[in-house]
Amino acid sequence: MSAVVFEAFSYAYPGTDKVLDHIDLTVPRGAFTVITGPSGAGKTTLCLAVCGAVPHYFGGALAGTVRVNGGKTTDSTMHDLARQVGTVLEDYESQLVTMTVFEEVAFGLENQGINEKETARRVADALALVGLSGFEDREVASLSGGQKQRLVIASVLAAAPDILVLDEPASALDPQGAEELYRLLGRLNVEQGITIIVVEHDLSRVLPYASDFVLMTGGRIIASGPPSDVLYYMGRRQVYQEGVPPLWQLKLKLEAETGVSFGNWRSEAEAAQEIKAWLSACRQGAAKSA
Ligand SMILES: Nc1ncnc2c1ncn2[C@@H]1O[C@H](COP(=O)(O)OP(=O)(O)OP(=O)(O)O)[C@@H](O)[C@H]1O
Repeated sequence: MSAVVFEAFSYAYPGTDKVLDHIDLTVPRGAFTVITGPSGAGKTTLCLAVCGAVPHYFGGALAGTVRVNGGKTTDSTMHDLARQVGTVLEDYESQLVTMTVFEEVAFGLENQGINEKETARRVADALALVGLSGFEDREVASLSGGQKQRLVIASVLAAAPDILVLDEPASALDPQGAEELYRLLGRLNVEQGITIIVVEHDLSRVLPYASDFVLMTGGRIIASGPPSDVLYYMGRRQVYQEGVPPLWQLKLKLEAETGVSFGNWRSEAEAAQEIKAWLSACRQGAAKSA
Protein backbone atom coordinates (compact mmCIF):
# COMPACT_ATOMS: atom_id res chain seq x y z
CA MET A 1 0.00 0.00 0.00
CA SER A 2 1.28 3.49 -0.83
CA ALA A 3 1.76 6.07 1.91
CA VAL A 4 -0.08 8.87 0.10
CA VAL A 5 -2.05 8.86 -3.14
CA PHE A 6 -3.62 11.91 -4.80
CA GLU A 7 -6.17 10.98 -7.48
CA ALA A 8 -7.43 13.74 -9.78
CA PHE A 9 -7.41 16.05 -6.76
CA SER A 10 -8.41 19.68 -7.25
CA TYR A 11 -8.97 22.24 -4.55
CA ALA A 12 -10.01 25.88 -4.06
CA TYR A 13 -9.92 27.78 -0.76
CA PRO A 14 -13.22 29.52 0.08
CA GLY A 15 -13.58 32.36 -2.39
CA THR A 16 -10.53 31.53 -4.56
CA ASP A 17 -10.04 29.90 -7.92
CA LYS A 18 -8.50 26.41 -8.00
CA VAL A 19 -5.07 26.40 -6.29
CA LEU A 20 -4.54 22.67 -6.89
CA ASP A 21 -5.56 21.49 -10.32
CA HIS A 22 -5.98 17.79 -11.07
CA ILE A 23 -3.16 16.44 -8.93
CA ASP A 24 -2.19 12.80 -9.51
CA LEU A 25 0.66 11.73 -7.24
CA THR A 26 1.72 8.54 -5.51
CA VAL A 27 4.17 8.67 -2.62
CA PRO A 28 5.39 5.12 -1.93
CA ARG A 29 5.99 3.94 1.61
CA GLY A 30 9.55 4.79 2.67
CA ALA A 31 9.96 7.50 0.01
CA PHE A 32 11.78 10.79 0.59
CA THR A 33 9.70 13.03 -1.64
CA VAL A 34 10.64 16.66 -2.20
CA ILE A 35 7.99 19.10 -3.43
CA THR A 36 9.50 22.11 -5.17
CA GLY A 37 8.52 24.97 -7.45
CA PRO A 38 8.03 28.74 -7.48
CA SER A 39 6.11 30.75 -4.90
CA GLY A 40 2.34 30.28 -5.10
CA ALA A 41 2.63 26.94 -6.93
CA GLY A 42 0.47 25.20 -4.33
CA LYS A 43 3.19 23.32 -2.40
CA THR A 44 1.93 24.28 1.07
CA THR A 45 -1.66 23.52 0.08
CA LEU A 46 -0.56 20.06 -1.10
CA CYS A 47 0.99 19.44 2.37
CA LEU A 48 -2.18 20.69 4.05
CA ALA A 49 -4.18 18.21 1.97
CA VAL A 50 -2.03 15.32 3.27
CA CYS A 51 -2.52 16.20 6.95
CA GLY A 52 -6.23 16.86 6.33
CA ALA A 53 -6.24 20.59 7.22
CA VAL A 54 -7.42 20.92 3.61
CA PRO A 55 -10.41 20.59 3.67
CA HIS A 56 -11.19 19.87 7.36
CA TYR A 57 -9.82 23.16 8.74
CA PHE A 58 -9.90 25.45 5.70
CA GLY A 59 -13.17 24.35 4.09
CA GLY A 60 -13.32 25.20 0.37
CA ALA A 61 -14.25 23.12 -2.64
CA LEU A 62 -12.58 19.93 -3.79
CA ALA A 63 -12.79 17.20 -6.38
CA GLY A 64 -11.00 13.84 -6.47
CA THR A 65 -9.40 12.15 -3.47
CA VAL A 66 -6.35 12.10 -1.20
CA ARG A 67 -5.65 8.77 0.49
CA VAL A 68 -3.30 8.30 3.44
CA ASN A 69 -2.36 4.69 4.13
CA GLY A 70 -5.29 3.68 1.94
CA GLY A 71 -7.99 5.73 3.71
CA LYS A 72 -9.59 8.87 2.24
CA THR A 73 -8.64 11.98 4.23
CA THR A 74 -12.24 13.15 3.97
CA ASP A 75 -13.34 10.00 5.87
CA SER A 76 -10.97 10.69 8.83
CA THR A 77 -10.78 13.48 11.37
CA MET A 78 -7.61 15.61 11.59
CA HIS A 79 -7.04 14.06 15.01
CA ASP A 80 -7.01 10.52 13.57
CA LEU A 81 -4.79 11.62 10.67
CA ALA A 82 -2.28 13.14 13.11
CA ARG A 83 -1.43 9.63 14.34
CA GLN A 84 -0.40 8.70 10.79
CA VAL A 85 0.98 12.02 9.55
CA GLY A 86 3.26 14.26 11.60
CA THR A 87 3.19 17.80 10.25
CA VAL A 88 5.80 20.52 10.74
CA LEU A 89 4.59 23.87 9.45
CA GLU A 90 6.84 26.55 7.96
CA ASP A 91 6.10 28.75 10.97
CA TYR A 92 7.07 25.89 13.29
CA GLU A 93 7.51 28.05 16.39
CA SER A 94 3.72 28.47 16.41
CA GLN A 95 3.54 24.72 17.16
CA LEU A 96 5.42 25.15 20.46
CA VAL A 97 3.01 25.53 23.37
CA THR A 98 4.67 24.75 26.72
CA MET A 99 7.52 25.70 29.07
CA THR A 100 10.00 22.83 29.11
CA VAL A 101 11.31 20.44 26.49
CA PHE A 102 9.85 17.40 28.30
CA GLU A 103 6.41 19.00 28.62
CA GLU A 104 6.48 20.01 24.98
CA VAL A 105 6.93 16.46 23.71
CA ALA A 106 4.61 14.99 26.37
CA PHE A 107 1.82 17.50 25.65
CA GLY A 108 0.24 15.73 22.69
CA LEU A 109 0.59 12.31 24.32
CA GLU A 110 -1.22 13.40 27.49
CA ASN A 111 -4.03 14.70 25.29
CA GLN A 112 -4.28 11.22 23.76
CA GLY A 113 -4.72 9.70 27.23
CA ILE A 114 -1.39 7.82 27.18
CA ASN A 115 -0.21 6.86 30.70
CA GLU A 116 2.75 8.44 32.51
CA LYS A 117 5.21 5.57 32.07
CA GLU A 118 4.55 5.18 28.34
CA THR A 119 4.72 8.98 27.93
CA ALA A 120 8.15 9.10 29.62
CA ARG A 121 9.40 6.30 27.34
CA ARG A 122 8.09 7.94 24.17
CA VAL A 123 9.47 11.36 25.13
CA ALA A 124 12.91 9.86 25.81
CA ASP A 125 12.86 7.97 22.48
CA ALA A 126 11.70 10.99 20.47
CA LEU A 127 14.31 13.30 22.05
CA ALA A 128 17.04 10.73 21.39
CA LEU A 129 16.01 10.51 17.72
CA VAL A 130 16.47 14.24 17.21
CA GLY A 131 19.61 14.54 19.37
CA LEU A 132 17.99 16.40 22.29
CA SER A 133 18.50 13.83 25.07
CA GLY A 134 19.49 15.63 28.28
CA PHE A 135 17.49 18.76 27.32
CA GLU A 136 14.31 17.58 29.15
CA ASP A 137 14.29 20.33 31.81
CA ARG A 138 15.45 23.17 29.57
CA GLU A 139 12.96 25.93 28.87
CA VAL A 140 11.81 25.93 25.26
CA ALA A 141 12.49 29.68 25.05
CA SER A 142 16.20 29.07 25.78
CA LEU A 143 16.71 26.82 22.73
CA SER A 144 18.31 27.93 19.45
CA GLY A 145 16.25 28.03 16.25
CA GLY A 146 17.64 24.69 15.09
CA GLN A 147 16.97 23.08 18.48
CA LYS A 148 13.38 24.38 18.46
CA GLN A 149 12.93 22.93 14.99
CA ARG A 150 14.20 19.53 16.20
CA LEU A 151 11.92 19.78 19.25
CA VAL A 152 8.87 20.26 17.03
CA ILE A 153 9.96 17.19 15.06
CA ALA A 154 10.34 15.21 18.33
CA SER A 155 6.83 16.29 19.38
CA VAL A 156 5.28 14.98 16.19
CA LEU A 157 7.46 11.82 16.24
CA ALA A 158 6.21 10.98 19.76
CA ALA A 159 2.81 10.20 18.24
CA ALA A 160 4.62 7.53 16.16
CA PRO A 161 3.46 8.69 12.71
CA ASP A 162 4.74 6.74 9.72
CA ILE A 163 4.64 9.82 7.48
CA LEU A 164 6.32 13.17 8.16
CA VAL A 165 5.27 16.27 6.20
CA LEU A 166 7.47 19.36 6.52
CA ASP A 167 6.92 22.71 4.83
CA GLU A 168 10.20 24.59 4.10
CA PRO A 169 11.68 23.31 7.39
CA ALA A 170 15.08 24.92 6.85
CA SER A 171 13.90 28.38 5.87
CA ALA A 172 14.82 29.96 9.23
CA LEU A 173 18.03 27.98 9.78
CA ASP A 174 21.64 28.86 8.95
CA PRO A 175 23.44 26.64 6.40
CA GLN A 176 24.87 24.36 9.09
CA GLY A 177 21.46 24.06 10.82
CA ALA A 178 19.86 23.20 7.48
CA GLU A 179 22.48 20.54 6.80
CA GLU A 180 21.99 18.99 10.25
CA LEU A 181 18.21 19.04 9.84
CA TYR A 182 18.34 17.17 6.52
CA ARG A 183 20.86 14.69 7.93
CA LEU A 184 18.29 13.99 10.67
CA LEU A 185 15.46 13.61 8.16
CA GLY A 186 17.64 11.28 6.06
CA ARG A 187 18.29 9.15 9.15
CA LEU A 188 14.60 9.02 10.12
CA ASN A 189 13.84 7.94 6.56
CA VAL A 190 16.49 5.22 6.25
CA GLU A 191 16.71 3.93 9.83
CA GLN A 192 13.11 4.37 11.02
CA GLY A 193 11.44 3.80 7.65
CA ILE A 194 9.45 7.03 7.98
CA THR A 195 8.07 8.37 4.71
CA ILE A 196 9.21 11.98 4.29
CA ILE A 197 7.35 14.60 2.26
CA VAL A 198 9.13 17.93 2.35
CA VAL A 199 8.69 21.26 0.59
CA GLU A 200 12.09 22.70 -0.31
CA HIS A 201 13.20 25.32 -2.84
CA ASP A 202 16.93 24.71 -2.27
CA LEU A 203 17.37 21.35 -3.97
CA SER A 204 21.10 21.22 -3.14
CA ARG A 205 20.14 20.54 0.47
CA VAL A 206 18.01 17.51 -0.33
CA LEU A 207 19.96 15.93 -3.22
CA PRO A 208 21.80 13.44 -0.95
CA TYR A 209 18.56 12.13 0.57
CA ALA A 210 15.69 12.47 -1.92
CA SER A 211 14.15 9.48 -3.68
CA ASP A 212 11.69 11.62 -5.69
CA PHE A 213 11.23 15.21 -6.77
CA VAL A 214 7.85 16.74 -7.57
CA LEU A 215 7.92 20.01 -9.52
CA MET A 216 4.81 22.20 -9.25
CA THR A 217 3.80 25.41 -11.00
CA GLY A 218 0.41 27.12 -11.02
CA GLY A 219 -1.33 24.42 -8.97
CA ARG A 220 -0.19 21.58 -11.21
CA ILE A 221 2.49 18.93 -11.12
CA ILE A 222 4.57 19.39 -14.25
CA ALA A 223 7.29 16.80 -13.55
CA SER A 224 7.81 14.07 -10.97
CA GLY A 225 10.02 11.04 -10.51
CA PRO A 226 13.63 10.29 -9.54
CA PRO A 227 15.56 13.52 -8.83
CA SER A 228 17.73 13.11 -11.94
CA ASP A 229 14.67 12.86 -14.25
CA VAL A 230 13.18 16.04 -12.81
CA LEU A 231 16.51 17.93 -12.90
CA TYR A 232 17.07 16.96 -16.56
CA TYR A 233 13.49 18.10 -17.29
CA MET A 234 14.16 21.46 -15.61
CA GLY A 235 17.45 21.86 -17.46
CA ARG A 236 16.16 20.89 -20.91
CA ARG A 237 12.83 22.69 -20.73
CA GLN A 238 14.33 25.75 -18.99
CA VAL A 239 11.66 25.70 -16.28
CA TYR A 240 12.27 26.85 -12.73
CA GLN A 241 15.96 27.32 -13.57
CA GLU A 242 16.64 28.99 -10.22
CA GLY A 243 15.80 25.66 -8.57
CA VAL A 244 18.51 23.67 -10.39
CA PRO A 245 21.36 23.10 -7.88
CA PRO A 246 24.68 24.71 -8.93
CA LEU A 247 26.20 21.22 -9.02
CA TRP A 248 23.66 20.16 -11.61
CA GLN A 249 24.01 23.40 -13.58
CA LEU A 250 27.69 22.47 -13.92
CA LYS A 251 26.88 18.86 -14.84
CA LEU A 252 24.32 19.88 -17.49
CA LYS A 253 26.76 22.40 -19.00
CA LEU A 254 29.65 19.94 -18.98
CA GLU A 255 27.49 17.28 -20.62
CA ALA A 256 26.24 19.72 -23.26
CA GLU A 257 29.76 20.89 -24.11
CA THR A 258 31.68 17.59 -23.94
CA GLY A 259 29.05 15.02 -24.96
CA VAL A 260 30.14 12.98 -21.91
CA SER A 261 27.39 11.62 -19.62
CA PHE A 262 28.22 11.93 -15.95
CA GLY A 263 26.53 10.12 -13.06
CA ASN A 264 23.53 11.51 -11.24
CA TRP A 265 25.53 13.53 -8.74
CA ARG A 266 24.09 13.77 -5.24
CA SER A 267 27.03 15.55 -3.62
CA GLU A 268 30.10 17.63 -4.50
CA ALA A 269 32.33 14.77 -3.29
CA GLU A 270 30.70 12.38 -5.77
CA ALA A 271 31.09 14.90 -8.59
CA ALA A 272 34.74 15.63 -7.71
CA GLN A 273 35.59 11.93 -7.70
CA GLU A 274 34.00 11.35 -11.11
CA ILE A 275 35.58 14.43 -12.69
CA LYS A 276 38.99 13.40 -11.32
CA ALA A 277 38.61 9.89 -12.82
CA TRP A 278 37.48 11.41 -16.13
CA LEU A 279 40.43 13.84 -16.27
CA SER A 280 42.86 11.04 -15.46
CA ALA A 281 41.37 8.87 -18.25
CA CYS A 282 41.70 11.87 -20.63
CA ARG A 283 45.37 12.32 -19.64
CA GLN A 284 46.13 8.63 -20.16
CA GLY A 285 44.43 8.74 -23.57
CA ALA A 286 46.51 11.81 -24.52
CA ALA A 287 49.75 10.14 -23.35
CA LYS A 288 49.02 6.99 -25.38
CA SER A 289 48.31 8.88 -28.58
CA ALA A 290 51.46 11.08 -28.14
N1 LIG B 1 -5.74 30.28 3.42
C1 LIG B 1 -5.79 30.66 2.15
N2 LIG B 1 -6.90 31.25 1.64
C2 LIG B 1 -6.95 31.63 0.34
N3 LIG B 1 -5.96 31.45 -0.56
C3 LIG B 1 -4.84 30.87 -0.12
C4 LIG B 1 -4.68 30.45 1.25
N4 LIG B 1 -3.45 29.90 1.38
C5 LIG B 1 -2.86 29.97 0.17
N5 LIG B 1 -3.69 30.56 -0.73
C6 LIG B 1 -3.41 30.77 -2.16
O1 LIG B 1 -3.21 29.50 -2.75
C7 LIG B 1 -2.20 29.55 -3.74
C8 LIG B 1 -1.15 28.50 -3.43
O2 LIG B 1 -0.52 28.85 -2.21
P1 LIG B 1 0.53 27.91 -1.46
O3 LIG B 1 0.89 28.59 -0.19
O4 LIG B 1 -0.02 26.54 -1.39
O5 LIG B 1 1.75 27.93 -2.50
P2 LIG B 1 3.28 27.64 -2.24
O6 LIG B 1 3.79 26.98 -3.47
O7 LIG B 1 3.46 26.91 -0.95
O8 LIG B 1 3.90 29.08 -2.11
P3 LIG B 1 5.14 29.61 -1.22
O9 LIG B 1 6.38 28.97 -1.80
O10 LIG B 1 5.09 31.09 -1.45
O11 LIG B 1 4.86 29.20 0.20
C9 LIG B 1 -1.65 30.98 -3.73
O12 LIG B 1 -2.28 31.68 -4.78
C10 LIG B 1 -2.09 31.52 -2.39
O13 LIG B 1 -2.32 32.91 -2.45
